[in-house]
Amino acid sequence: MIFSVKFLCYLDVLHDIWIYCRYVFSGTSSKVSDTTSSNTQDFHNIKQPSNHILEDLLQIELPRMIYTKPQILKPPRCDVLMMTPWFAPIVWEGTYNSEILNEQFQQRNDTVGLTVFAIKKYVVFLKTFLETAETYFMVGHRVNYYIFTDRPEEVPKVALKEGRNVVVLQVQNYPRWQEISMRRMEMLSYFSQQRFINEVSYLVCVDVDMKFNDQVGVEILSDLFGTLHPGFYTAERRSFTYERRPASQAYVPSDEGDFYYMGSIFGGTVKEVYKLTKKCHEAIMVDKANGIEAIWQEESHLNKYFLYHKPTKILSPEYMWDDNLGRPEILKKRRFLAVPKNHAAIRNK
Ligand SMILES: CC(=O)N[C@H]1[C@@H](OP(=O)(O)OP(=O)(O)OC[C@H]2O[C@@H](n3ccc(=O)[nH]c3=O)[C@H](O)[C@@H]2O)O[C@H](CO)[C@H](O)[C@@H]1O
Ligand SMILES: [Mn+2]
Repeated sequence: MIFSVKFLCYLDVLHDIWIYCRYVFSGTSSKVSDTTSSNTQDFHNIKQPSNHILEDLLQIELPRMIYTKPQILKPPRCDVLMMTPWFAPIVWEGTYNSEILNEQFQQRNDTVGLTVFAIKKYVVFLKTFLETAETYFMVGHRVNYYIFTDRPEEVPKVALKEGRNVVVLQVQNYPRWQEISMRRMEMLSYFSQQRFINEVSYLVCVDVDMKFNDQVGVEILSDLFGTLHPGFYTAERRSFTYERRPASQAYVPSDEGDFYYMGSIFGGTVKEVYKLTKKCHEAIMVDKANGIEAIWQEESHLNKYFLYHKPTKILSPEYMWDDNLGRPEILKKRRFLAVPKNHAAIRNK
């Protein structure tokens, strides 16, 4: 009897070793695991006491996931909307755990592309933009900075951390700043199809007259994301500065609309960014043929697009702030800030 119990225990340990080896050699042995994977299921089936025996036997530290458990009856933020009616999360400080997200992202070994246009005088913004991005943007992950410019020789050399590259893409300029701003849609759609699709998983498309001021990490990534405009996140629908002239392709009727999104930071997978930029560019060209330019150029077209192709994630104004708007209580972090600029000195130069 004693012998048979011992024998059964022995068999049990052997079985656990088998399951554990399958888990380790399947290549998913990291601190935080995807709870839906079958490997993880096997892992959780291992009984507690056996884990210790295993640890001793194999001298391997088992994967661990240590953090405060989510509380069903205690939402992390009660002062802001955390989810849209179409189940897209709205990203605010305090609503997510970077460690879990970073661990998940690391397993996929993806590269993020950050696109920025510095045409004509706007090259002056590049130094601060790149230096602050090295400190705060996607820290610990692989990043390609795609700099679209007509002045490649004026792109500053900035020290980059491992796994991060600057790619300078020479493009044409246009006389009017509005045209330069709008043509970004055309260039982004072209390069998404030609190049980005082979090099990165996600694109983050931003204005250059900006600086990073706090962490902007993988929490922003999703198939398609937009950002709440800092001037309108509490505004009524009727106050949104959508294009209101029916003659424009960007027209939004007064009884439609969810949010007013900012043109200066959006993104998603290369495929989704391609679809968005292509559609916006085509709409801009139709407007041009009809002799009309939307009130806020490509930002108006972006807002129209997001109305009918809902973003899968929305960034709070933490990700696009302007200090002229003060420091409201709900704003726990100012991650990406507008750099004040002298329009007369910088535009059309
Ligand atoms: C913070 C903000 O309100 N952003 C929006 C607002 O931008 P802004 O008023 O900030 O426009 P802007 O002057 O920053 O132009 C948009 C971007 O186009 C690029 N650029 C523009 C002109 C130029 O000569 N060279 C050049 O490189 C550059 O990347 C710049 O950041 O309105 C624009 C068009 O109406 C866009 O919708 C911007 O996203
Ligand atoms: Mn800008």
